[in-house]
Amino acid sequence: MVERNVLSASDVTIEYPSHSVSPAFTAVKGFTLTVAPGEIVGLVGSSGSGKSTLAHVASGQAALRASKESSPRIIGGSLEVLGFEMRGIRRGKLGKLTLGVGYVAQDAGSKLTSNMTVAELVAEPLLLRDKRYDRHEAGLKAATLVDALLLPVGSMMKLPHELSSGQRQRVAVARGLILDPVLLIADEPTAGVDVSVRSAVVDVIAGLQRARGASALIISHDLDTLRRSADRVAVIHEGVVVGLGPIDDVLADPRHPYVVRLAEELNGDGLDDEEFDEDGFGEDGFGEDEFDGDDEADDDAVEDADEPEAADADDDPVGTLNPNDDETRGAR
Ligand SMILES: Nc1ncnc2c1ncn2[C@@H]1O[C@H](COP(=O)(O)OP(=O)(O)OP(=O)(O)O)[C@@H](O)[C@H]1O
Repeated sequence: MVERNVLSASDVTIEYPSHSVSPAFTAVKGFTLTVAPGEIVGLVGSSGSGKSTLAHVASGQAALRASKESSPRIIGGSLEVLGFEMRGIRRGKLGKLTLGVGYVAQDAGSKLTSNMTVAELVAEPLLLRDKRYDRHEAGLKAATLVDALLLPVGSMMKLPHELSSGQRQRVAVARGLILDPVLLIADEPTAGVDVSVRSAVVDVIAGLQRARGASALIISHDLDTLRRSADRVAVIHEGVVVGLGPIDDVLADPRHPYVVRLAEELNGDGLDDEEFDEDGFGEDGFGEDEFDGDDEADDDAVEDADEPEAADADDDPVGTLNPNDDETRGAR
């Protein structure tokens, strides 16, 4: 019997509704993608191409926050996640969906509760799901993940502000994984992480998910980071998929100037962002709507060399109240 895809997007269009002075904005246009059970799919694209919007909608977070005027909503096509149609999904079904979907938000590391230790933060989703869960077991599971994600020995008793931003993002990834989600949607899990361990962090996510026959959709600016672990990659540009398949196949036969550029970057002869304007591909004359620059270099902070930064969690009660509101929520 053919197993059902854990995610199936067919011609999905997602819009941010109009509010006050802003008109409605279509962030994702005709997006089509499947993620099979046990498959690790990378989603790559330039800044503003719609990756986080997709993650927000597919994880159920957008629907959970639908009362907020800026929440994106599906206005065309179909997006099925773990068998639930996300278009117009109701709260009751969202609760069931979030039992199986883990989500690591792009800024999850910066929203960790500031007065909890790493050990508490990582174990917390287990205890929120089941108050009688053995605390010792939860601690062991948390320690195993923290270790697997290459966080330094001694991290467990630290507070978020004592970690670098890349380390905090890895704590958020551990939180997203600890409930063994059927599908993990991780939005820039290596944001701020030292380039030397980025691929290893993605390897850990992929390895843990695959070992359980579970899946992951891993979002990144950086194709190189995904290269070792992703079974397939979808390249998105201005809300549209412009490349799809195993990474090497996509790069070997680029059908879109943005993919050409990614291939050039991987070969070390990429063009600088300055060489692109908003209308086209440098002087090669690709038309508008096809290409713009990207600011991926902004994320290249060297994590372990970072000064510990003050956590800015005070404005976000992540993980301390309703687990369904948790930006770093895993399956429950
Ligand atoms: N709340 C919002 N209201 C209106 N438009 C938005 C909102 N949030 C994002 N957008 C727009 O939607 C588009 C897609 O944004 P999104 O954050 O999904 O891109 P992204 O690919 O994740 O970018 P990045 O890599 O920089 O995080 C962008 O043009 C962005 O300006």
